[in-house]
Amino acid sequence: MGLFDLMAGRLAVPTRSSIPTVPRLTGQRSWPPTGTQKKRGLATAGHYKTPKPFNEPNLHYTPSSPERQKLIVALSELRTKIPLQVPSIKNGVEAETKSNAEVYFPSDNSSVFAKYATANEEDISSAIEAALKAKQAWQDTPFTDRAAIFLRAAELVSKKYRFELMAATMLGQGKNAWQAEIDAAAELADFYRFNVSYAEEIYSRQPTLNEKGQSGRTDWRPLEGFVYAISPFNFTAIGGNLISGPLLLGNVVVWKPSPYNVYASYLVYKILLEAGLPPNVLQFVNGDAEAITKVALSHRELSAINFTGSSDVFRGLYGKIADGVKEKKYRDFPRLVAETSGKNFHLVHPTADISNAVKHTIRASFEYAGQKCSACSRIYIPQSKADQFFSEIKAELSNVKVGPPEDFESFTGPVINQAAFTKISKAIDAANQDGQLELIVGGHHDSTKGFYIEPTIYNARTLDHPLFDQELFGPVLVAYVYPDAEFDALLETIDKQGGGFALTGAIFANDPAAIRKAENRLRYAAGNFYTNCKTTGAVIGQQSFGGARSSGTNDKAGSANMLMRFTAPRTLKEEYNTLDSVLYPSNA
Ligand SMILES: NC(=O)c1ccc[n+]([C@@H]2O[C@H](COP(=O)([O-])OP(=O)(O)OC[C@H]3O[C@@H](n4cnc5c(N)ncnc54)[C@H](O)[C@@H]3O)[C@@H](O)[C@H]2O)c1
Ligand SMILES: N[C@@H](CCC=O)C(=O)O
Repeated sequence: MGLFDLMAGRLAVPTRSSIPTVPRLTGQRSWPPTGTQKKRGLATAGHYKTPKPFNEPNLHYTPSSPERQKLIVALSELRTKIPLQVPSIKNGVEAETKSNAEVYFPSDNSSVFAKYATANEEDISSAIEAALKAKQAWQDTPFTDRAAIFLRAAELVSKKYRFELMAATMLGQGKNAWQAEIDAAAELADFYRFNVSYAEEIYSRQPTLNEKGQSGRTDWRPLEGFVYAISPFNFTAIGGNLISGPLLLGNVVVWKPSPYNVYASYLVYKILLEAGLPPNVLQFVNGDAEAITKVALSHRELSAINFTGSSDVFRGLYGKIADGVKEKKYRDFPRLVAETSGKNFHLVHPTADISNAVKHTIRASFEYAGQKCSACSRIYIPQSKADQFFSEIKAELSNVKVGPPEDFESFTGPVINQAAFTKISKAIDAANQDGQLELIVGGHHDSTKGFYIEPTIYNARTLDHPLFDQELFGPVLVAYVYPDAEFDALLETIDKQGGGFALTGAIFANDPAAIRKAENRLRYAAGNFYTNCKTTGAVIGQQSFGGARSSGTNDKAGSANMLMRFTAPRTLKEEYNTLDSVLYPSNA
Protein backbone atom coordinates (compact mmCIF):
# COMPACT_ATOMS: atom_id res chain seq x y z
CA MET A 1 0.00 0.00 0.00
CA GLY A 2 1.49 3.33 -1.03
CA LEU A 3 1.14 6.81 0.32
CA PHE A 4 -1.53 7.75 -2.17
CA ASP A 5 -3.74 4.83 -1.23
CA LEU A 6 -3.41 5.99 2.34
CA MET A 7 -4.08 9.62 1.50
CA ALA A 8 -7.13 8.59 -0.48
CA GLY A 9 -8.46 7.24 2.79
CA ARG A 10 -8.25 3.54 2.07
CA LEU A 11 -7.67 1.88 5.39
CA ALA A 12 -4.62 -0.26 5.86
CA VAL A 13 -5.22 -3.27 8.06
CA PRO A 14 -2.87 -2.66 11.01
CA THR A 15 -0.15 -5.24 10.95
CA ARG A 16 1.36 -6.53 14.13
CA SER A 17 4.91 -6.36 12.88
CA SER A 18 6.92 -4.25 15.25
CA ILE A 19 8.87 -1.19 14.24
CA PRO A 20 12.26 -2.33 13.04
CA THR A 21 15.44 -1.01 14.62
CA VAL A 22 16.88 2.09 13.01
CA PRO A 23 19.34 0.58 10.48
CA ARG A 24 16.77 -1.91 9.20
CA LEU A 25 14.01 0.55 8.46
CA THR A 26 12.15 -0.63 5.44
CA GLY A 27 10.64 2.53 4.10
CA GLN A 28 13.53 4.91 4.74
CA ARG A 29 14.41 7.12 1.80
CA SER A 30 18.05 7.69 0.93
CA TRP A 31 19.44 11.08 1.75
CA PRO A 32 20.61 13.40 0.25
CA PRO A 33 18.08 12.79 -2.52
CA THR A 34 19.28 10.60 -5.32
CA GLY A 35 19.22 11.95 -8.87
CA THR A 36 15.87 10.30 -9.52
CA GLN A 37 14.26 11.75 -6.43
CA LYS A 38 15.58 15.20 -7.25
CA LYS A 39 14.32 15.06 -10.82
CA ARG A 40 10.91 13.89 -9.68
CA GLY A 41 10.62 16.88 -7.34
CA LEU A 42 11.65 19.37 -9.99
CA ALA A 43 9.24 18.00 -12.56
CA THR A 44 6.24 19.03 -10.46
CA ALA A 45 4.76 22.37 -11.46
CA GLY A 46 1.82 24.05 -9.79
CA HIS A 47 0.64 25.30 -6.43
CA TYR A 48 0.21 22.18 -4.38
CA LYS A 49 -2.76 22.19 -1.96
CA THR A 50 -2.20 19.96 1.01
CA PRO A 51 -5.07 17.61 1.92
CA LYS A 52 -7.70 19.05 4.24
CA PRO A 53 -6.75 17.92 7.75
CA PHE A 54 -9.16 15.92 9.85
CA ASN A 55 -9.28 14.61 13.39
CA GLU A 56 -8.30 10.98 13.58
CA PRO A 57 -11.49 9.02 14.36
CA ASN A 58 -11.20 7.43 17.79
CA LEU A 59 -11.41 3.72 18.43
CA HIS A 60 -13.19 2.80 21.65
CA TYR A 61 -11.74 -0.52 22.90
CA THR A 62 -15.05 -1.94 24.10
CA PRO A 63 -14.73 -5.49 25.51
CA SER A 64 -15.25 -7.51 22.34
CA SER A 65 -13.97 -4.98 19.81
CA PRO A 66 -11.26 -5.94 17.32
CA GLU A 67 -9.21 -2.92 18.40
CA ARG A 68 -9.11 -4.14 21.99
CA GLN A 69 -7.88 -7.51 20.75
CA LYS A 70 -5.15 -5.84 18.67
CA LEU A 71 -4.09 -3.70 21.60
CA ILE A 72 -3.86 -6.74 23.87
CA VAL A 73 -1.65 -8.46 21.29
CA ALA A 74 0.54 -5.34 21.01
CA LEU A 75 0.89 -5.14 24.79
CA SER A 76 1.92 -8.74 25.12
CA GLU A 77 4.35 -8.48 22.19
CA LEU A 78 5.96 -5.46 23.77
CA ARG A 79 6.22 -7.26 27.08
CA THR A 80 8.26 -10.03 25.45
CA LYS A 81 10.95 -7.43 24.67
CA ILE A 82 11.22 -5.98 28.19
CA PRO A 83 13.50 -4.28 29.06
CA LEU A 84 13.13 -2.30 25.86
CA GLN A 85 16.30 -0.86 24.41
CA VAL A 86 16.79 2.68 23.15
CA PRO A 87 20.15 2.96 21.44
CA SER A 88 22.16 6.06 20.73
CA ILE A 89 21.80 7.16 17.15
CA LYS A 90 24.33 8.82 14.87
CA ASN A 91 23.60 9.90 11.33
CA GLY A 92 20.26 8.15 11.63
CA VAL A 93 21.92 4.84 12.41
CA GLU A 94 22.22 3.00 15.71
CA ALA A 95 25.62 3.68 17.20
CA GLU A 96 27.56 1.72 19.74
CA THR A 97 25.91 2.24 23.10
CA LYS A 98 28.28 3.77 25.64
CA SER A 99 26.24 3.72 28.80
CA ASN A 100 22.79 2.79 29.84
CA ALA A 101 20.27 4.42 32.08
CA GLU A 102 17.06 2.72 33.14
CA VAL A 103 13.45 3.60 33.68
CA TYR A 104 10.92 1.55 35.61
CA PHE A 105 7.30 0.75 34.92
CA PRO A 106 5.08 3.26 36.76
CA SER A 107 2.80 0.30 37.53
CA ASP A 108 5.60 -2.03 38.62
CA ASN A 109 8.36 -0.12 40.30
CA SER A 110 10.74 -3.03 40.70
CA SER A 111 10.89 -3.90 36.99
CA VAL A 112 12.92 -2.06 34.40
CA PHE A 113 10.75 -0.95 31.50
CA ALA A 114 13.46 0.43 29.23
CA LYS A 115 17.17 1.01 29.05
CA TYR A 116 18.51 3.88 27.06
CA ALA A 117 21.86 5.07 25.87
CA THR A 118 22.99 8.34 27.33
CA ALA A 119 24.86 10.87 25.27
CA ASN A 120 27.97 12.65 26.54
CA GLU A 121 28.96 16.23 25.75
CA GLU A 122 30.89 15.22 22.66
CA ASP A 123 27.89 13.27 21.34
CA ILE A 124 25.66 16.30 21.75
CA SER A 125 28.12 18.59 20.00
CA SER A 126 28.37 16.10 17.12
CA ALA A 127 24.58 15.85 16.97
CA ILE A 128 24.26 19.63 16.69
CA GLU A 129 26.94 19.82 13.99
CA ALA A 130 25.33 16.95 12.04
CA ALA A 131 21.96 18.72 12.18
CA LEU A 132 23.49 21.99 10.98
CA LYS A 133 25.21 20.18 8.13
CA ALA A 134 21.91 18.66 7.04
CA LYS A 135 20.14 22.00 7.16
CA GLN A 136 20.74 23.34 3.66
CA ALA A 137 19.44 20.25 1.86
CA TRP A 138 16.43 20.10 4.16
CA GLN A 139 15.41 23.71 3.83
CA ASP A 140 15.85 23.45 0.05
CA THR A 141 13.51 20.45 -0.05
CA PRO A 142 10.19 21.53 -1.58
CA PHE A 143 7.42 21.99 0.97
CA THR A 144 5.41 19.37 -0.91
CA ASP A 145 8.03 16.80 0.00
CA ARG A 146 8.43 17.95 3.59
CA ALA A 147 4.66 17.86 4.02
CA ALA A 148 4.41 14.40 2.48
CA ILE A 149 6.73 13.02 5.16
CA PHE A 150 4.43 14.20 7.93
CA LEU A 151 1.26 13.11 6.14
CA ARG A 152 2.85 9.72 5.67
CA ALA A 153 3.87 9.69 9.34
CA ALA A 154 0.27 10.45 10.35
CA GLU A 155 -0.84 7.36 8.45
CA LEU A 156 1.87 5.23 10.05
CA VAL A 157 0.88 6.51 13.50
CA SER A 158 -2.82 5.93 13.03
CA LYS A 159 -2.59 2.57 11.28
CA LYS A 160 0.55 0.45 11.05
CA TYR A 161 2.02 1.49 14.40
CA ARG A 162 -1.11 2.62 16.25
CA PHE A 163 -1.22 -0.25 18.72
CA GLU A 164 2.52 -0.47 19.25
CA LEU A 165 2.70 3.25 20.05
CA MET A 166 -0.25 2.90 22.38
CA ALA A 167 1.22 -0.14 24.10
CA ALA A 168 4.50 1.74 24.65
CA THR A 169 2.59 4.71 26.05
CA MET A 170 0.49 2.50 28.32
CA LEU A 171 3.38 0.53 29.77
CA GLY A 172 5.94 3.34 29.86
CA GLN A 173 3.75 6.20 31.00
CA GLY A 174 1.01 4.34 32.84
CA LYS A 175 -1.89 5.42 30.60
CA ASN A 176 -4.97 3.28 30.21
CA ALA A 177 -6.23 2.35 26.74
CA TRP A 178 -8.41 5.42 26.26
CA GLN A 179 -5.76 7.84 27.47
CA ALA A 180 -3.21 6.21 25.16
CA GLU A 181 -5.67 6.33 22.25
CA ILE A 182 -6.34 10.04 22.56
CA ASP A 183 -2.64 10.79 22.95
CA ALA A 184 -0.36 8.43 21.03
CA ALA A 185 -2.77 7.57 18.24
CA ALA A 186 -5.20 10.43 17.71
CA GLU A 187 -3.44 13.58 18.89
CA LEU A 188 -0.11 12.65 17.36
CA ALA A 189 -1.68 11.95 13.96
CA ASP A 190 -3.74 15.14 14.30
CA PHE A 191 -0.65 17.22 15.01
CA TYR A 192 1.06 15.89 11.87
CA ARG A 193 -1.93 16.48 9.61
CA PHE A 194 -2.88 19.86 11.03
CA ASN A 195 0.67 21.18 11.20
CA VAL A 196 0.98 20.56 7.46
CA SER A 197 -2.02 22.75 6.85
CA TYR A 198 -0.79 25.40 9.32
CA ALA A 199 2.53 25.53 7.49
CA GLU A 200 0.70 25.90 4.21
CA GLU A 201 -1.41 28.67 5.70
CA ILE A 202 1.74 30.52 6.76
CA TYR A 203 3.37 30.13 3.35
CA SER A 204 0.24 31.49 1.70
CA ARG A 205 0.46 34.73 3.70
CA GLN A 206 1.86 36.99 1.00
CA PRO A 207 1.68 40.72 0.36
CA THR A 208 -1.57 41.70 -1.28
CA LEU A 209 -0.62 45.25 -2.28
CA ASN A 210 2.12 46.28 -4.70
CA GLU A 211 2.96 49.56 -6.41
CA LYS A 212 2.44 49.30 -10.15
CA GLY A 213 5.67 47.97 -11.67
CA GLN A 214 6.69 46.15 -8.52
CA SER A 215 6.07 42.83 -6.92
CA GLY A 216 6.54 41.64 -3.38
CA ARG A 217 6.92 38.31 -1.66
CA THR A 218 7.42 36.96 1.80
CA ASP A 219 10.06 34.30 2.10
CA TRP A 220 9.10 32.26 5.17
CA ARG A 221 12.62 31.21 5.99
CA PRO A 222 13.29 28.63 8.65
CA LEU A 223 15.36 29.94 11.56
CA GLU A 224 19.02 30.17 10.75
CA GLY A 225 20.49 27.78 13.34
CA PHE A 226 18.98 24.78 15.10
CA VAL A 227 15.92 24.31 17.30
CA TYR A 228 16.34 22.56 20.65
CA ALA A 229 13.15 20.67 21.62
CA ILE A 230 12.66 19.38 25.15
CA SER A 231 9.55 17.31 25.81
CA PRO A 232 7.72 16.11 28.95
CA PHE A 233 6.81 12.58 30.01
CA ASN A 234 3.06 12.81 29.96
CA PHE A 235 2.11 13.00 26.28
CA THR A 236 3.74 11.02 23.48
CA ALA A 237 2.03 13.45 21.09
CA ILE A 238 3.63 16.50 22.66
CA GLY A 239 7.18 15.37 21.88
CA GLY A 240 6.04 14.45 18.39
CA ASN A 241 4.56 17.90 17.97
CA LEU A 242 7.42 19.91 19.42
CA ILE A 243 9.65 18.63 16.65
CA SER A 244 7.16 18.53 13.78
CA GLY A 245 6.25 22.22 13.49
CA PRO A 246 9.87 23.39 13.26
CA LEU A 247 10.83 20.51 10.93
CA LEU A 248 7.94 21.12 8.56
CA LEU A 249 9.10 24.68 8.11
CA GLY A 250 12.59 23.53 7.14
CA ASN A 251 14.33 23.79 10.51
CA VAL A 252 16.67 21.20 11.94
CA VAL A 253 15.94 20.00 15.46
CA VAL A 254 17.84 18.47 18.35
CA TRP A 255 15.26 16.59 20.42
CA LYS A 256 15.68 15.61 24.05
CA PRO A 257 12.61 13.73 25.24
CA SER A 258 11.80 13.02 28.86
CA PRO A 259 13.49 9.87 30.17
CA TYR A 260 10.03 8.84 31.35
CA ASN A 261 8.81 8.82 27.77
CA VAL A 262 12.00 7.61 26.16
CA TYR A 263 10.72 4.48 24.44
CA ALA A 264 7.53 5.94 22.98
CA SER A 265 9.58 8.92 21.77
CA TYR A 266 12.05 6.54 20.14
CA LEU A 267 9.16 4.93 18.24
CA VAL A 268 8.03 8.38 17.09
CA TYR A 269 11.56 9.12 15.90
CA LYS A 270 11.72 5.86 13.96
CA ILE A 271 8.31 6.41 12.41
CA LEU A 272 9.49 9.76 11.10
CA LEU A 273 12.56 8.12 9.56
CA GLU A 274 10.36 5.46 7.99
CA ALA A 275 8.12 8.21 6.65
CA GLY A 276 11.15 9.64 4.86
CA LEU A 277 12.64 12.20 7.23
CA PRO A 278 16.31 12.59 6.36
CA PRO A 279 18.28 11.14 9.29
CA ASN A 280 20.32 14.11 10.44
CA VAL A 281 17.58 16.69 10.20
CA LEU A 282 16.27 15.44 13.54
CA GLN A 283 18.75 14.46 16.24
CA PHE A 284 17.35 12.22 18.95
CA VAL A 285 19.42 12.52 22.13
CA ASN A 286 18.97 11.14 25.62
CA GLY A 287 20.78 11.49 28.87
CA ASP A 288 21.35 13.96 31.64
CA ALA A 289 18.98 16.87 30.97
CA GLU A 290 21.24 19.53 32.41
CA ALA A 291 24.37 18.26 30.68
CA ILE A 292 22.66 18.03 27.28
CA THR A 293 21.09 21.43 27.75
CA LYS A 294 24.39 22.99 28.74
CA VAL A 295 25.92 21.99 25.39
CA ALA A 296 22.88 23.12 23.41
CA LEU A 297 22.70 26.45 25.22
CA SER A 298 26.40 27.10 24.68
CA HIS A 299 26.10 26.86 20.91
CA ARG A 300 26.20 30.05 18.89
CA GLU A 301 23.63 28.72 16.45
CA LEU A 302 20.92 27.99 18.98
CA SER A 303 17.96 29.66 17.35
CA ALA A 304 15.02 28.49 19.46
CA ILE A 305 13.91 26.42 22.39
CA ASN A 306 10.67 24.51 22.02
CA PHE A 307 9.90 23.36 25.54
CA THR A 308 6.99 21.66 27.26
CA GLY A 309 7.33 20.79 30.92
CA SER A 310 7.27 22.48 34.28
CA SER A 311 7.44 26.24 34.71
CA ASP A 312 10.41 26.01 37.05
CA VAL A 313 12.56 24.18 34.50
CA PHE A 314 11.55 26.71 31.87
CA ARG A 315 12.43 29.61 34.17
CA GLY A 316 15.92 28.10 34.50
CA LEU A 317 16.27 27.84 30.72
CA TYR A 318 14.99 31.37 30.23
CA GLY A 319 17.53 32.71 32.73
CA LYS A 320 20.43 30.88 31.09
CA ILE A 321 19.44 32.09 27.65
CA ALA A 322 19.06 35.63 28.91
CA ASP A 323 22.61 35.42 30.28
CA GLY A 324 23.82 34.06 26.94
CA VAL A 325 22.10 36.89 25.10
CA LYS A 326 23.75 39.43 27.40
CA GLU A 327 27.11 37.82 26.72
CA LYS A 328 26.45 37.89 22.93
CA LYS A 329 26.82 34.12 22.87
CA TYR A 330 24.23 33.63 20.13
CA ARG A 331 24.00 34.88 16.56
CA ASP A 332 20.27 35.47 17.02
CA PHE A 333 18.03 36.26 19.91
CA PRO A 334 16.85 32.67 20.46
CA ARG A 335 13.10 32.23 20.35
CA LEU A 336 11.64 30.83 23.55
CA VAL A 337 8.48 28.82 23.12
CA ALA A 338 7.10 27.00 26.14
CA GLU A 339 3.94 25.37 27.41
CA THR A 340 4.30 24.81 31.13
CA SER A 341 2.50 24.13 34.41
CA GLY A 342 -1.05 24.80 35.59
CA LYS A 343 -3.30 24.96 38.63
CA ASN A 344 -6.54 24.68 36.76
CA PHE A 345 -10.00 25.36 38.11
CA HIS A 346 -13.62 24.35 37.83
CA LEU A 347 -16.05 27.03 38.94
CA VAL A 348 -19.52 25.73 39.70
CA HIS A 349 -22.33 28.30 39.63
CA PRO A 350 -25.54 27.82 41.65
CA THR A 351 -27.43 27.29 38.35
CA ALA A 352 -25.14 24.46 37.20
CA ASP A 353 -26.24 20.95 36.40
CA ILE A 354 -24.43 19.43 39.36
CA SER A 355 -24.40 15.85 38.12
CA ASN A 356 -22.77 17.00 34.91
CA ALA A 357 -20.21 19.09 36.81
CA VAL A 358 -19.40 16.08 39.01
CA LYS A 359 -18.73 13.78 36.05
CA HIS A 360 -16.60 16.34 34.25
CA THR A 361 -14.66 17.03 37.44
CA ILE A 362 -13.82 13.37 37.95
CA ARG A 363 -12.54 13.10 34.41
CA ALA A 364 -10.58 16.34 34.61
CA SER A 365 -9.01 15.65 38.00
CA PHE A 366 -8.45 11.92 38.08
CA GLU A 367 -8.02 10.67 34.53
CA TYR A 368 -4.40 9.75 33.95
CA ALA A 369 -3.93 10.29 37.70
CA GLY A 370 -4.19 14.07 37.27
CA GLN A 371 -0.99 14.13 35.22
CA LYS A 372 -2.20 16.48 32.51
CA CYS A 373 -1.08 20.06 32.57
CA SER A 374 -4.77 20.80 32.01
CA ALA A 375 -6.01 18.67 34.93
CA CYS A 376 -8.45 20.33 37.30
CA SER A 377 -6.88 20.65 40.75
CA ARG A 378 -9.02 23.36 42.38
CA ILE A 379 -12.79 23.67 42.42
CA TYR A 380 -15.21 26.27 43.76
CA ILE A 381 -18.66 25.00 44.74
CA PRO A 382 -21.70 27.07 45.79
CA GLN A 383 -22.92 26.46 49.33
CA SER A 384 -26.44 25.66 48.12
CA LYS A 385 -25.13 22.73 46.04
CA ALA A 386 -22.16 21.56 48.12
CA ASP A 387 -23.90 18.60 49.80
CA GLN A 388 -25.25 17.35 46.50
CA PHE A 389 -21.87 17.83 44.80
CA PHE A 390 -19.88 15.99 47.48
CA SER A 391 -22.32 13.14 47.86
CA GLU A 392 -22.54 12.59 44.08
CA ILE A 393 -18.81 12.77 43.58
CA LYS A 394 -18.22 10.24 46.36
CA ALA A 395 -20.79 7.90 44.82
CA GLU A 396 -19.31 8.26 41.32
CA LEU A 397 -15.77 7.78 42.59
CA SER A 398 -16.75 4.52 44.23
CA ASN A 399 -17.03 3.16 40.66
CA VAL A 400 -13.63 4.45 39.66
CA LYS A 401 -10.97 1.78 39.73
CA VAL A 402 -7.36 2.61 40.44
CA GLY A 403 -5.06 0.10 38.81
CA PRO A 404 -2.50 -0.79 36.17
CA PRO A 405 -2.95 0.48 32.63
CA GLU A 406 -3.30 -2.96 31.08
CA ASP A 407 -6.40 -3.61 33.17
CA PHE A 408 -9.13 -2.18 30.96
CA GLU A 409 -11.27 -1.45 34.01
CA SER A 410 -8.67 0.92 35.46
CA PHE A 411 -9.69 4.55 35.24
CA THR A 412 -6.89 6.08 37.33
CA GLY A 413 -3.43 4.66 36.78
CA PRO A 414 -0.16 5.11 38.64
CA VAL A 415 1.85 8.30 38.76
CA ILE A 416 4.98 8.33 36.70
CA ASN A 417 7.89 7.73 39.08
CA GLN A 418 9.26 7.68 42.60
CA ALA A 419 9.87 11.44 42.67
CA ALA A 420 6.28 12.20 41.70
CA PHE A 421 4.96 9.62 44.16
CA THR A 422 7.05 11.03 47.02
CA LYS A 423 6.00 14.61 46.30
CA ILE A 424 2.28 13.80 46.09
CA SER A 425 2.16 11.32 48.97
CA LYS A 426 3.97 13.78 51.26
CA ALA A 427 1.45 16.46 50.34
CA ILE A 428 -1.39 14.04 51.10
CA ASP A 429 0.13 13.03 54.45
CA ALA A 430 0.44 16.69 55.40
CA ALA A 431 -3.07 17.47 54.17
CA ASN A 432 -4.55 14.57 56.17
CA GLN A 433 -3.19 16.23 59.31
CA ASP A 434 -4.15 19.77 58.31
CA GLY A 435 -6.92 21.27 60.43
CA GLN A 436 -7.82 23.63 57.60
CA LEU A 437 -8.71 20.75 55.31
CA GLU A 438 -11.55 18.25 55.48
CA LEU A 439 -10.89 14.99 53.66
CA ILE A 440 -13.88 14.30 51.42
CA VAL A 441 -12.63 11.19 49.68
CA GLY A 442 -9.36 9.31 49.15
CA GLY A 443 -6.25 10.30 51.06
CA HIS A 444 -4.31 7.05 50.60
CA HIS A 445 -1.27 6.08 48.60
CA ASP A 446 0.54 2.85 48.00
CA SER A 447 3.79 2.13 46.23
CA THR A 448 4.16 -1.54 47.11
CA LYS A 449 3.84 -2.51 43.46
CA GLY A 450 3.25 0.62 41.39
CA PHE A 451 3.10 4.32 42.21
CA TYR A 452 -0.57 4.55 43.13
CA ILE A 453 -2.32 7.54 44.62
CA GLU A 454 -6.00 7.35 45.44
CA PRO A 455 -8.21 10.04 43.86
CA THR A 456 -8.35 12.53 46.70
CA ILE A 457 -10.52 15.56 47.45
CA TYR A 458 -10.12 18.03 50.30
CA ASN A 459 -12.55 20.73 51.24
CA ALA A 460 -10.59 23.78 52.41
CA ARG A 461 -12.04 25.91 55.20
CA THR A 462 -10.11 28.95 54.01
CA LEU A 463 -9.59 30.33 50.55
CA ASP A 464 -5.96 31.10 51.16
CA HIS A 465 -4.81 27.53 51.66
CA PRO A 466 -1.49 26.79 49.85
CA LEU A 467 -3.10 23.84 48.03
CA PHE A 468 -4.87 26.39 45.82
CA ASP A 469 -1.48 27.45 44.47
CA GLN A 470 0.71 24.37 44.31
CA GLU A 471 0.82 22.17 41.20
CA LEU A 472 1.08 18.61 42.54
CA PHE A 473 0.57 16.94 39.16
CA GLY A 474 -1.35 14.09 40.71
CA PRO A 475 -4.94 13.07 41.49
CA VAL A 476 -5.52 15.61 44.26
CA LEU A 477 -8.31 18.17 44.14
CA VAL A 478 -8.89 20.98 46.61
CA ALA A 479 -12.39 22.45 46.93
CA TYR A 480 -13.76 25.64 48.42
CA VAL A 481 -17.43 26.06 49.23
CA TYR A 482 -18.46 29.68 48.68
CA PRO A 483 -21.60 31.51 49.79
CA ASP A 484 -23.81 31.72 46.68
CA ALA A 485 -24.12 35.49 47.03
CA GLU A 486 -20.35 35.92 46.85
CA PHE A 487 -19.94 34.67 43.28
CA ASP A 488 -18.67 38.04 41.99
CA ALA A 489 -16.05 38.42 44.72
CA LEU A 490 -14.96 34.84 44.15
CA LEU A 491 -14.11 35.62 40.54
CA GLU A 492 -11.46 38.07 41.75
CA THR A 493 -9.97 35.43 44.06
CA ILE A 494 -9.90 32.74 41.37
CA ASP A 495 -8.08 35.14 39.09
CA LYS A 496 -5.48 35.92 41.74
CA GLN A 497 -4.82 32.44 43.10
CA GLY A 498 -3.61 29.36 41.28
CA GLY A 499 0.12 29.80 41.85
CA GLY A 500 0.43 32.43 39.14
CA PHE A 501 -0.48 29.82 36.51
CA ALA A 502 -3.14 30.49 33.89
CA LEU A 503 -3.56 27.41 31.76
CA THR A 504 -7.12 26.05 31.78
CA GLY A 505 -10.36 26.83 33.57
CA ALA A 506 -14.03 26.00 33.29
CA ILE A 507 -17.37 27.31 34.46
CA PHE A 508 -20.41 25.12 35.00
CA ALA A 509 -23.57 27.23 34.86
CA ASN A 510 -26.93 27.55 33.20
CA ASP A 511 -27.15 31.30 33.54
CA PRO A 512 -25.85 33.04 30.40
CA ALA A 513 -25.11 36.23 32.33
CA ALA A 514 -22.98 34.37 34.86
CA ILE A 515 -21.14 32.61 32.05
CA ARG A 516 -20.32 35.91 30.31
CA LYS A 517 -19.33 37.52 33.59
CA ALA A 518 -16.92 34.69 34.34
CA GLU A 519 -15.52 34.82 30.80
CA ASN A 520 -14.85 38.52 31.21
CA ARG A 521 -13.52 38.64 34.75
CA LEU A 522 -11.37 35.56 34.23
CA ARG A 523 -10.03 36.69 30.88
CA TYR A 524 -6.40 36.30 31.90
CA ALA A 525 -6.90 33.44 34.36
CA ALA A 526 -6.79 30.74 31.68
CA GLY A 527 -5.53 30.36 28.12
CA ASN A 528 -8.24 27.74 27.52
CA PHE A 529 -11.58 28.49 29.15
CA TYR A 530 -14.50 26.12 28.74
CA THR A 531 -18.18 26.30 29.59
CA ASN A 532 -20.01 23.27 30.97
CA CYS A 533 -17.07 21.15 30.01
CA LYS A 534 -13.96 19.87 31.80
CA THR A 535 -10.58 21.58 31.65
CA THR A 536 -8.86 18.70 29.86
CA GLY A 537 -9.19 17.32 26.36
CA ALA A 538 -8.37 20.06 23.86
CA VAL A 539 -8.64 18.67 20.33
CA ILE A 540 -6.14 19.73 17.68
CA GLY A 541 -7.74 21.94 15.07
CA GLN A 542 -10.63 22.73 17.44
CA GLN A 543 -9.10 24.14 20.62
CA SER A 544 -5.54 25.38 20.21
CA PHE A 545 -3.82 24.94 23.54
CA GLY A 546 -1.71 26.96 25.95
CA GLY A 547 -1.69 29.56 28.68
CA ALA A 548 0.08 32.75 29.62
CA ARG A 549 1.30 34.11 32.97
CA SER A 550 3.44 31.33 34.53
CA SER A 551 1.92 28.70 32.26
CA GLY A 552 4.08 29.48 29.26
CA THR A 553 4.54 31.71 26.28
CA ASN A 554 1.00 30.95 25.08
CA ASP A 555 2.00 30.35 21.48
CA LYS A 556 -0.78 27.76 21.29
CA ALA A 557 0.02 24.19 20.38
CA GLY A 558 -2.16 23.15 17.46
CA SER A 559 -2.11 26.45 15.63
CA ALA A 560 -0.30 28.31 12.87
CA ASN A 561 0.69 30.79 15.54
CA MET A 562 2.98 28.20 17.14
CA LEU A 563 4.61 27.33 13.83
CA MET A 564 5.13 30.99 13.08
CA ARG A 565 7.64 31.17 15.95
CA PHE A 566 9.97 28.92 13.97
CA THR A 567 10.18 31.13 10.92
CA ALA A 568 12.35 34.13 10.20
CA PRO A 569 10.40 35.83 7.42
CA ARG A 570 12.28 37.76 4.76
CA THR A 571 10.56 40.49 2.78
CA LEU A 572 11.35 40.63 -0.92
CA LYS A 573 10.56 43.41 -3.37
CA GLU A 574 11.36 43.56 -7.06
CA GLU A 575 11.13 46.69 -9.22
CA TYR A 576 10.48 46.36 -12.95
CA ASN A 577 11.11 50.03 -13.88
CA THR A 578 14.19 52.25 -13.70
CA LEU A 579 14.58 55.63 -12.00
CA ASP A 580 14.50 58.72 -14.24
CA SER A 581 16.15 61.07 -11.76
CA VAL A 582 17.49 61.46 -8.24
CA LEU A 583 15.42 64.49 -7.29
CA TYR A 584 11.75 64.23 -6.35
CA PRO A 585 9.10 66.54 -7.88
CA SER A 586 8.94 68.30 -4.52
CA ASN A 587 12.62 69.18 -4.83
CA ALA A 588 11.80 71.58 -7.72
N1 LIG B 1 1.23 23.41 29.17
C1 LIG B 1 1.38 22.27 28.52
O1 LIG B 1 1.01 22.11 27.37
C2 LIG B 1 2.02 21.10 29.23
C3 LIG B 1 1.92 19.84 28.67
C4 LIG B 1 2.50 18.77 29.33
C5 LIG B 1 3.12 18.94 30.55
N2 LIG B 1 3.20 20.18 31.08
C6 LIG B 1 3.84 20.40 32.39
O2 LIG B 1 4.97 19.54 32.47
C7 LIG B 1 5.16 19.10 33.80
C8 LIG B 1 5.19 17.59 33.84
O3 LIG B 1 6.11 17.07 32.92
P1 LIG B 1 7.60 16.66 33.34
O4 LIG B 1 7.59 16.08 34.71
O5 LIG B 1 8.17 15.87 32.23
O6 LIG B 1 8.27 18.10 33.43
P2 LIG B 1 9.76 18.50 33.72
O7 LIG B 1 9.82 19.98 33.69
O8 LIG B 1 10.31 17.79 34.89
O9 LIG B 1 10.57 17.90 32.46
C9 LIG B 1 10.28 18.34 31.14
C10 LIG B 1 11.51 18.12 30.30
O10 LIG B 1 12.56 18.96 30.77
C11 LIG B 1 13.71 18.19 31.03
N3 LIG B 1 14.44 18.81 32.14
C12 LIG B 1 14.28 18.62 33.46
N4 LIG B 1 15.15 19.39 34.14
C13 LIG B 1 15.86 20.08 33.23
C14 LIG B 1 16.90 21.04 33.31
N5 LIG B 1 17.38 21.44 34.48
N6 LIG B 1 17.37 21.55 32.17
C15 LIG B 1 16.87 21.16 30.98
N7 LIG B 1 15.89 20.25 30.83
C16 LIG B 1 15.39 19.72 31.94
C17 LIG B 1 13.17 16.81 31.36
O11 LIG B 1 14.17 15.82 31.20
C18 LIG B 1 12.06 16.70 30.35
O12 LIG B 1 12.56 16.35 29.09
C19 LIG B 1 3.98 19.66 34.58
O13 LIG B 1 4.39 20.84 35.23
C20 LIG B 1 2.96 19.97 33.50
O14 LIG B 1 2.03 20.95 33.87
C21 LIG B 1 2.68 21.26 30.45
N1 LIG C 1 -3.74 19.33 25.62
C1 LIG C 1 -4.08 18.46 26.70
C2 LIG C 1 -3.15 18.60 27.87
C3 LIG C 1 -1.69 18.50 27.56
C4 LIG C 1 -0.89 18.62 28.80
O1 LIG C 1 -0.55 17.72 29.52
C5 LIG C 1 -5.49 18.72 27.19
O2 LIG C 1 -6.14 19.64 26.70
O3 LIG C 1 -5.95 18.03 28.07
